[in-house]
Amino acid sequence: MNLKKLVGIESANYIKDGMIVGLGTGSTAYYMVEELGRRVKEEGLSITGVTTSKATEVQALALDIPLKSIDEVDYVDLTIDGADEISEDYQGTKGGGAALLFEKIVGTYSKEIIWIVDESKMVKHLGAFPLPIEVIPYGSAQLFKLFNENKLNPTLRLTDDGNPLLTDSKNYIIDLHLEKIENPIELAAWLDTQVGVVEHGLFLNMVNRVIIGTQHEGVKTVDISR
Ligand SMILES: O=C(CO)[C@H](O)[C@H](O)COP(=O)(O)O
Repeated sequence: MNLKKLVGIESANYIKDGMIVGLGTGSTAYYMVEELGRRVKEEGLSITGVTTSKATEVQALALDIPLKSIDEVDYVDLTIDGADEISEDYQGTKGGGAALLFEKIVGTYSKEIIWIVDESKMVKHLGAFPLPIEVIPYGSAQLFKLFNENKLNPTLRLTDDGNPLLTDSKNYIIDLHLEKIENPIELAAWLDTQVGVVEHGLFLNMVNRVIIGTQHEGVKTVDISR
């Protein structure tokens, strides 16, 4: 069973007529966008999408999903997105697909956020998956040194041809290999104050509902009260 497809399709049921919907990025969100496109075409569902990356924009346009930018709407009703890790207290990391900046902006202006994941993403502590930091290229070597001095095990994310990967905003991604993040709130606060850091992949106290695809129990949905 394709668990990403399962939760992608399930999550599209939460999208109702008239909504402004944040469309996440990645291989799980891909299935949600596909299903949304099907509902727009076959059921006449009327929604406006706000995409979180160029890749999702291209997919949504091909499906004739009407789109607006985050600056053309007052707010977003619901954002559905993937995640790289979700801890037991429902804090998350995102940005494996390098779209963390737009994902965090769209999520911040959303009334509700749903994360869709397969069960492998549910972890005890965050940190086994490298934590992406989006940084401005100018001064990024200095930031890299700073992360090294703070024993944060940085690597610069590269493309297949060995060049620094550029995000949709033409920034670099430095991944921190931390194994275990002891205090996500403290780390996020420190990262927030480092000059040249545009955004980091810690998505704290943001998600309202998690839809998990499991091999043995099908879809599990958890509502998080905030
Ligand atoms: O944050 C993201 C992209 O920046 C993705 O949502 C995250 O990496 C999960 O991706 P996938 O569904 O492909 O496993």
